[in-house]
Amino acid sequence: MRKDISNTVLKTNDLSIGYKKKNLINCIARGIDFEINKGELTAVIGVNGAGKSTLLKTLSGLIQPIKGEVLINNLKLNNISPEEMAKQVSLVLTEQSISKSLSVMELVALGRQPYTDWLGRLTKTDLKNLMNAIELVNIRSIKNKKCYELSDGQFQKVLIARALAQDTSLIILDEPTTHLDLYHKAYVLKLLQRLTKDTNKAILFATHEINLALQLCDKLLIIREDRVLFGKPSKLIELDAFQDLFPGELIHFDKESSSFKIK
Ligand SMILES: Nc1ncnc2c1ncn2[C@@H]1O[C@H](COP(=O)(O)OP(=O)(O)OP(=O)(O)O)[C@@H](O)[C@H]1O
Repeated sequence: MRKDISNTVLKTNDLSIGYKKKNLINCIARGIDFEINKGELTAVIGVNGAGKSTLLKTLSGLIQPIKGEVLINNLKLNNISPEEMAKQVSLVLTEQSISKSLSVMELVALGRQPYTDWLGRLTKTDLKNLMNAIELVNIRSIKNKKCYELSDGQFQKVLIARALAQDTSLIILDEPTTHLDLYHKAYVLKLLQRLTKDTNKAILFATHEINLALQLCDKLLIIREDRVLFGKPSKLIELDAFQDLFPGELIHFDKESSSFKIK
């Protein structure tokens, strides 16, 4: 049966990621092959230093692959101009140098930068996208607040709204639940899950919240020292992909409840 390739938003072929310094290559992970479709929520997981952020930076074009290729909407990443890239992929990083003296509206409006003129004037379409993003994330009641007045959970929602306003088919987030309490971690990930279904966008995020990701994501990408695994949570559990992800003396993966437990 012929596969409908138009549904594929992101695809990698034999990708190796890492850092090059002069002639020295520090390869962090290799053999990364995966594909993300419209309307899918995918988490990247792995221990500290496994290479999650390095992968996200590579996929969004901030650093070059060591080997292999990245395709976004069937276009080779290397052939996409920075201007076009801003219309294909929005990136939400935790440590962003964003001025918190902006209001919520002003920050969300920054998502429209790839479309506005050099004066940053918002057209009717820009305003429509802006308000739509605010509604989707349910932050209308705080839209006139300054960002420094927000809790970490509220600020994360504003960053997600900015990414939605950018109107890209792929949203990439690096650890969107850092600094959040358990309720807000679940809230933000559930919000991402709803957004994939409501907007048909593909959302990819790095996280340490494996128990939540197992419950909420369509697919998981696990960066392990020995190999990179990709698939549906149920398939990965069947493959024992989580059993020895961490040193076994403290926590273990309980297959019955599909979650990690303290020993
Ligand atoms: N700019 C850089 N130059 C060289 N090496 C780097 C750079 N940034 C990260 N590394 C190295 O790449 C490896 C992977 O780091 P990365 O931040 O991608 O891991 P991670 O899975 O996101 O970790 P964490 O869960 O702790 O955030 C680490 O060994 C790190 O030291």
